[in-house]
Amino acid sequence: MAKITVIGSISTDFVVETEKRPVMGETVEGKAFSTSFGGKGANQAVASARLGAETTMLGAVGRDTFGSELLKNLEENGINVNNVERVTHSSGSAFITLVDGDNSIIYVPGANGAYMPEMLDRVIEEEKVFQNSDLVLVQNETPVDTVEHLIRRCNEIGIPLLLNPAPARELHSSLIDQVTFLTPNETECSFLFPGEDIETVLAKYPNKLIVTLGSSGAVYHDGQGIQRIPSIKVEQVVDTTGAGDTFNGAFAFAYASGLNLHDSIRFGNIAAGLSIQKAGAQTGAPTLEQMKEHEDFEKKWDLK
Ligand SMILES: Nc1ncnc2c1ncn2[C@@H]1O[C@H](COP(=O)(O)OP(=O)(O)OP(=O)(O)O)[C@@H](O)[C@H]1O
Ligand SMILES: [K+]
Repeated sequence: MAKITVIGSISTDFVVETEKRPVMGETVEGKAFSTSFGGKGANQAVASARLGAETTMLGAVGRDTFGSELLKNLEENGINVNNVERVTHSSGSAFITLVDGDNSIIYVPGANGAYMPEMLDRVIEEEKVFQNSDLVLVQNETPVDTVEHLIRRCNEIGIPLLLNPAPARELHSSLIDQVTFLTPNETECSFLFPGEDIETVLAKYPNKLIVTLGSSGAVYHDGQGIQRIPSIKVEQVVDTTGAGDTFNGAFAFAYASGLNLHDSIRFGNIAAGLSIQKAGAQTGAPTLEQMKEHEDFEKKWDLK
C-alpha cells in the first residue's frame, strides 16, 4: 500500500457571507456563516488518504477547541495524527468574507507557524513512519526553516519529496536540486523563475517540475520534449478551492502506488477535476471507486 507523509498546515476556514463589507467602526448584518476544514497540508493529506494511501500527518495545532476538531477530522479521514504537535498558539485559521462571490481573507498561521525543525527531527529520529514513506509532501504554509530542513533531511535519508510551492516564496536553486518533484501553478512558477518563459524552465528541470495550468491541465518536460496533459472536461465548476491540493495528494498516491510520472499526472488531473464539482477544499476529493467510474481512468493502472 502507498505510504505517504504530509508535513503542512492544518487550519479552519471561517466563512461569512454578507451583502456589504463593514467599514471601520461599522457593524453590518451578515447572510450566512459556516466553517470548513482547510490548510493546504491537511487538504493534501485528505486527498491522499481518501484514495487509500496510508497517510501520516505532521504539523501543529493549538490546544484550543479548534485544534481538537481539526485532529478529529483528520482521524475520521483515516489519517495518522499521532505525531501532530499541540502547541500553545491558536490553531491555524482563515477568516473569509464573501461579498457577491468575491472573497477577502485574513489568514492567521498560529500553530502552523510554530512547527519547528526540532519537531521534525524528533519524528525522524524516533518514528519509523518517516523512513518508511514512499513519498513525503510539503507546501509553503510551514515555516521556511522547517521546509528547508525537511528537504535536506529527505535528501540525506533518500526519501522522495514533493514540494508544492504554494503560496509562492523564494526557493534557492540548491534546494530545487534536492527535491524530487516541484509542483507550482502558473503564478507560482513565474514567481519562482522570474523573467524566464515556462518552456525554458521546464526543460531545465525535466521529470521534476510539474506546472498545473487550471482548466488546461498540467505540463512537464520528459527529457525529450514538453508533455502537456489535458484536464478532464468539467461541465459545471462548483468550487475550485482545493483543486491544487487534490492534484498533489492524488498525484502522490498514484506515484507512490507505482504509476509512472505521466500516468500519475493524468491521475492527478482526473482527481482534481472531480474535486471542483463539489464545494469546499476537502469534500470534493474523490475516493478510488469514484475515480474508477471516470472514463479517463485506465484499468491497466491496477490500483487497489
Ligand atoms: N476548470 C477546470 N476543469 C478541469 N480541471 C481543472 C479545472 N481547474 C483546475 N483543474 C484541475 O486542477 C488542477 C490544479 O488547478 P490549478 O492549476 O488552478 O491549481 P491551483 O491554482 O493550485 O488551484 P487552487 O488554488 O484553486 O486550489 C489542474 O491541474 C487541473 O487538473
Ligand atoms: K472543491
